[in-house]
Amino acid sequence: MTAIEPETLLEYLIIEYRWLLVITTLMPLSFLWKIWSFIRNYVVFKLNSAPRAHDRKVKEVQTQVKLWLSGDRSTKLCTARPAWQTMSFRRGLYKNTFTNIHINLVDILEVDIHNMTVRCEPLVTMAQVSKTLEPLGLALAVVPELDQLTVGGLVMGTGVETSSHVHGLFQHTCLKYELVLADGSVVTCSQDQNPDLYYAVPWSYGTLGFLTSVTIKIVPAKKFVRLQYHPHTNLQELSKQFREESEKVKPHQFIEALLFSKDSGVIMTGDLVDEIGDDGKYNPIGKWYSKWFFTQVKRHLDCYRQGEKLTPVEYIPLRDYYHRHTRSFFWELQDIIPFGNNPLFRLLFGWLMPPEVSLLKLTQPEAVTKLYNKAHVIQDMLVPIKALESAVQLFHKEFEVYPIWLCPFKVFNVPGQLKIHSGDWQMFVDIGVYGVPKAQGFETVSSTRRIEHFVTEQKGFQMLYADTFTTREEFRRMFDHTLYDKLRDSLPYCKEAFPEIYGKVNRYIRK
Ligand SMILES: Cc1cc2nc3c(=O)[nH]c(=O)nc-3n(C[C@H](O)[C@H](O)[C@H](O)COP(=O)(O)OP(=O)(O)OC[C@H]3O[C@@H](n4cnc5c(N)ncnc54)[C@H](O)[C@@H]3O)c2cc1C
Ligand SMILES: NC(=O)C1=CN([C@@H]2O[C@H](COP(=O)(O)OP(=O)(O)OC[C@H]3O[C@@H](n4cnc5c(N)ncnc54)[C@H](OP(=O)(O)O)[C@@H]3O)[C@@H](O)[C@H]2O)C=CC1
Ligand SMILES: CC(C)=CCC[C@@H](C)[C@H]1CC[C@H]2C3=C(CC[C@]12C)[C@@]1(C)CC[C@H](O)C[C@@H]1CC3
Repeated sequence: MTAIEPETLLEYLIIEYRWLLVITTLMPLSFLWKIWSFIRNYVVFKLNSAPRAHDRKVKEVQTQVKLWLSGDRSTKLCTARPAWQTMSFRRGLYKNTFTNIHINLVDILEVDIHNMTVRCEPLVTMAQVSKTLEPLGLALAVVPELDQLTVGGLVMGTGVETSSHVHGLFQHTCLKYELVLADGSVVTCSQDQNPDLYYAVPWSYGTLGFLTSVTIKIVPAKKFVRLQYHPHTNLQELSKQFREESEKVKPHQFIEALLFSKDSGVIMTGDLVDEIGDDGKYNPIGKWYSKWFFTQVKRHLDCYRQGEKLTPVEYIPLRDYYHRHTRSFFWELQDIIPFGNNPLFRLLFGWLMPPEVSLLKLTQPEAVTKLYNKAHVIQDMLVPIKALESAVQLFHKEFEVYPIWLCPFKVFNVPGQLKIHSGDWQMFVDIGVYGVPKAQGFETVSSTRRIEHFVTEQKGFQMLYADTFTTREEFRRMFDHTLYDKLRDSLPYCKEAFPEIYGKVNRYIRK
């Protein structure tokens, strides 16, 4: 992991031996946390208390907002969820100075199989939803792959997954939001009811109101995903197939690709099936002893290069597929536990993996923060799919980080912060770069800023859970603020209660 030299021996030891703390303390603690969450969810479900408690809990949110309203309103408002518990990479410093509003809304409220919707409170996690829906033969249309991501964070931020080339971003699958606004009122919004608010909520980062429930579209699910691997050793050919697969009239249900170098990678196309066919093998990638998923994908490329025959089709249990990148946090865990994919380690300790992101953030030593600031990239850039090849070339020049995650997604031509300029929709690709840069002359701020310029020129967007180094003006060029500004002007007390989005996401207010 050490692409830069640590300044002291102590820093060196803290960075190189972080795995000691993780294995002996964080992994057992994470396990206890998972057991506690499971029991708590089980009891709530059996008592069926969640739907009845919802109205009371929303009133508690209203009471806190009204208390702020009746005071001198000298501070702004944010949720009380501690920054270390969130999936955003950094900690927002505003959490220390704003009035914290406690939103204890953690339950699935209703699965409506007639209207094919699920109504969730904002702190419901992706793992919780997929666990609840699976026995019913149902799933969310878009299941962002990390277990700990929450419905609230995915709505107020954004969510993308390998079915997004069909269904769009997480927000495009949300039909209705219930919010507590800055004047303490509760409103619901949808395409037909308060449409301006409905379209401005996604990507607003909690700066229009507090989300208290979301009604999300669900789709029929099946037991397995039939996944086909397509290795490539030529970027042009890979980009061409990736784009054609994504833009087909009847595409595969799931599409993603991992690049292992500038010219090589593996495209994966998947479909839901109920039976294991005889054209491939069963691969339960989510078992505790299984190899990290990205290493299994790489094997397909290695074998292809060596002319070795490897079955290109696999049948993967549905939840294993949805959460395939959780156990290794894509490939980020290899920097923390370098031997985490060793067969013996997996056999003995795999069932304790992965450590909770929240505990990793909470216990992150200063030396590691310094290292991440200087010599680590975590970025997702969203660009029109036609720019894929040139983007990869630029990312190689500026970062040279592999693997790279590629995920196609549709942006629909609807009002809001994401503007496209023609047609009903446009196909984009999420280019996810997570790891230690090897590019000559890499420097965090200047290199990232060059990439940000490229993304803006291409009329693309940056995911904001990561660092943005844009200025406020550049940020407002990247994201259309027309509807957002109109709403903030018209909603009572909104500007007093919440900062602008930029005020919550720029690098300089995050530590
Ligand atoms: C609040 C709620 C309302 C539901 N309403 C309906 C309905 O109207 N019609 C219908 O057909 N099915 C509904 N379901 C889903 C379904 O009945 C069950 O998930 C499924 O039948 C499994 O039951 P079980 O007792 O075997 O599972 P359990 O072991 O009790 O739970 C299954 C999984 O769901 C998760 N879970 C349990 N409770 C919660 C909770 N409160 N919040 C989030 N996740 C939880 C747990 O993590 C567990 O792994 C609902 C589920 C929930 C949570
Ligand atoms: N595959 C994917 O799509 C992935 C997505 N992500 C990103 O991770 C983030 C989600 O992480 P998560 O930990 O769930 O969310 P966070 O707690 O990080 O919340 C993200 C933002 O949403 C706001 N927010 C959350 N809940 C509410 C609410 N009830 N009312 C008002 N505002 C709210 C937060 O406001 P406040 O600051 O006031 O708390 C914060 O600004 C998103 O930004 C997402 O894009 C990360 C990895 C993968
Ligand atoms: C698929 C998309 C859109 C994004 C994936 C992003 C993830 C790779 C990151 C989201 C949160 C990140 C964190 C870490 C690694 C990369 C993410 C999982 C750490 C675990 C890295 C080590 C630090 O000490 C804690 C970090 C917490 C957040």
